[in-house]
Amino acid sequence: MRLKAENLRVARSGAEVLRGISFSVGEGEIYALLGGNGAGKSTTLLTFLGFLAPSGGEVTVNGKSVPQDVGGARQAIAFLPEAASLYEHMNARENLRYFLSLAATPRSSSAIEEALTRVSLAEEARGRKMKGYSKGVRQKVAIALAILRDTDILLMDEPTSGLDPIAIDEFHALTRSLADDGKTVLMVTHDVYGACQVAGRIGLLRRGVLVDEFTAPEGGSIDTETVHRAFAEREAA
Ligand SMILES: Nc1ncnc2c1ncn2[C@@H]1O[C@H](COP(=O)(O)OP(=O)(O)OP(=O)(O)O)[C@@H](O)[C@H]1O
Repeated sequence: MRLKAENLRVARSGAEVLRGISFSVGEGEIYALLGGNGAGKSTTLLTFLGFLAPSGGEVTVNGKSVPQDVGGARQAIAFLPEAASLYEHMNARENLRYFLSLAATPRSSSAIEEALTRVSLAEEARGRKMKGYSKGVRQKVAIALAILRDTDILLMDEPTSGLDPIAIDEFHALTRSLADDGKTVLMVTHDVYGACQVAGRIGLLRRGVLVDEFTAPEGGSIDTETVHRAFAEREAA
C-alpha cells in the first residue's frame, strides 16, 4: 500500500483530533476523506506529509514509517494545498520552472508545455503573469507541477472548493486519468457529490473517527444518496 494509517492517533494542542483511524490507499486508487469542519481531514494529510507526528498507531508511505523517514515521504508525495501559492510576478511557465528547480527535479520546456496541455491551460494563458488569475487557472498550474514532479502519490486538500462546475468536471476527469496512470490519490473534501463522482473509496470522518467507508462497485461509482444520508445521520448523531 502506498498510503496507510493504522490505528492512527494525532494530538494537536493537547487534544486528540485523530482517534485511531485505519485506512489505506493503493496504486491507481482515488480515496476521498469526507467530513464536516474540524473532523480531522487536513490533520490526516499533514500527518502523511510528516508535519504532525502520531501520538499512537502508525502512518506509512510506501511501506515506510513517516516519522522515521519524513524526507522519503515528502519526496514520494505531491501536495496540492487548498490555495496554491504561486509567484504573482511570474507566469505559469516561470512558476513551474522555479518550483521544479526548488524540488531538484528540473524538466525540459517541452515537458512543461505537455503538462500545461494535459491540464488544459490555454496557450495564451501560459505566458501571462499569475497576478489576477482565477482559482481555476492557479489550480491547473499547481496540478501541472504535481504532474511534472511525477510522484507516485498526490494529496489534495479541498481541491474543488471555489471552482466553477466546468472546472470541477475537468478536474475530476484529470484526477481519474492520473489514477489510470497508476497514481495514488488521497483527497479531502466537504463535497459529497464530487467525492462520489471521482473516488473509488470514500471514508467518512467524524470527530477524528472513521465512521463509515464506501467502495465503488466494479465499473461504477459510489451512490451519492447513500453517502449523503450517512453523512447527515452521522452529523446529527
Ligand atoms: N493549528 C492547530 N492547532 C491546534 N489545533 C488545531 C489546529 N488546526 C486544527 N486544529 C484542530 O484539529 C481538529 C481537526 O482539524 P482539521 O483542520 O484537521 O479538520 P478538517 O476536517 O480539515 O476541517 P475543515 O473542513 O474545517 O478544514 C479541529 O478540532 C481543529 O480545531
